[in-house]
Amino acid sequence: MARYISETKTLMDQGQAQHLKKGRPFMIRNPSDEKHPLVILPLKYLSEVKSAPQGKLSFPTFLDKSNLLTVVGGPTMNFEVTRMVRLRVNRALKDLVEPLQDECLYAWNKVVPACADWTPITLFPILNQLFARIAARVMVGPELCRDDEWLNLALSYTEASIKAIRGVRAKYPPSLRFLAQYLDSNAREVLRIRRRAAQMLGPYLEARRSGRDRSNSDDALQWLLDTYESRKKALSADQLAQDEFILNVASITSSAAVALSIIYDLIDHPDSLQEIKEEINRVFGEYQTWTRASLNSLLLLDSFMKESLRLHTLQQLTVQRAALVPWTFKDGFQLPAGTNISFASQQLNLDEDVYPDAQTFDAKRFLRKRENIDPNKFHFASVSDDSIIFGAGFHACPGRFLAQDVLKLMLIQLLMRYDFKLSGASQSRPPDIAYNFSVMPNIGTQLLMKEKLTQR
Ligand code: HEM
Repeated sequence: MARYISETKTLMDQGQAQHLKKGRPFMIRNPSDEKHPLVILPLKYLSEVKSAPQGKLSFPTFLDKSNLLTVVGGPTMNFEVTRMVRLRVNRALKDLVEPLQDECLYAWNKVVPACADWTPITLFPILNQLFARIAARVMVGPELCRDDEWLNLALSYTEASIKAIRGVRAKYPPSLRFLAQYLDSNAREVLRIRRRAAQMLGPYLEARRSGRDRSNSDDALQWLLDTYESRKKALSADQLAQDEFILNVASITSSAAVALSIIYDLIDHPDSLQEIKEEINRVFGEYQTWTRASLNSLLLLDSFMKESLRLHTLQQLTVQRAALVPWTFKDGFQLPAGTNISFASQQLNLDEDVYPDAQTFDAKRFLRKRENIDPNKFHFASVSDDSIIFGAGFHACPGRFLAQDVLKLMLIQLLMRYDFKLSGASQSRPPDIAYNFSVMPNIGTQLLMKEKLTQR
């Protein structure tokens, strides 16, 4: 089993060459769920999976079962959460860039240490905090987003649930896992955090419900309440806490890891770094402020970010679904009920037929595609059959536009205010760390950072 944890990339590459490229599926053991191997599908099945009814090929069930979320008292992905992000967050984003920018500056001063001279910094925990604080402006509004207790709960929840999931999987046989929430200390911690979060959110929920507090209603607390009410469903403080936490789990670590990966690539490509700084200066000079339109004009930065994510994807597998019923594809290929399926996102990103010279970092790859093929496609958050990093179809990540804007705001601060380089002998990005089907940039590497004399 060990090689299925540490060598998944090699095994997936073999599967890609021997099966997927020939249009055939293959099966691979899933180290985090030994009883349910994964069936990896070739791309010819993508459009059928994208349009499959939720009651047949389910993403929430896949997430719940493979992460034991219900068992450890964790939140599950639900229809209201995804609908809220898709319809309300994304619609509001054009007006949210300014508050997000304010929050970025506030959070920056809170969590980034002073660096008058070259200062060693482990950036990942700082990026985690920054993203959590900035996104909290959208998730819980202007008051709670600066409440240290709330922010600690938001961050410690993800950590506690990961520990609980790993511990319960290792210690409890499936038939006894229902006992975990009573006996397992990590699972009990998950529930403690959830209870405290519900206590904190209760008064906000009541004020919004009674219409007493409509002043600050451009946030997910309000939009979740509206979504539940429009579907005539009750929203308890505990459910609200769970919904907020599933959004944190889905967004914070992944976005911080993507930010770190982009920063490593900027260090590796000083010419692009210089050009991107010039682009930021030029666009800021034109607009004098950061808005949706000005952020969208950072075409080179956007292309660089997408190329970084292509080469350093976080998940080897995306578009993961559980077959709730037997499912037959149009060509007759059958999946028994209970089968977990997925697509090989990392192998697609590195496929020479799709991305010529695929192993080479080409900062302008996607910029050229926007200029020569379609200006509205190939941006960081776009999904297509050639790019399934954010998933595909109905469940494609609805938070990717928020991630895109917040990442750009964070990178602008870093690039315009600091000089930065790797500390130690090596001057190029450290190798990624692969574990199971996830791939993370090295989160332990130290950078040296120094604040410039002129600041934006
Ligand atoms: C760069 C950072 C991010 C990455 C790489 C990422 C990636 C993904 C992926 C791969 C999926 C599964 C899609 C599928 O299987 O078809 C997903 C789903 C989801 N993501 Fe993200 N995501 C990111 C940021 C965010 C943010 C900031 C939010 C919060 C607003 C968010 C909220 C969600 C939600 C709610 C779903 C579930 C969608 C559904 O069930 O319909 N994500 N994400």
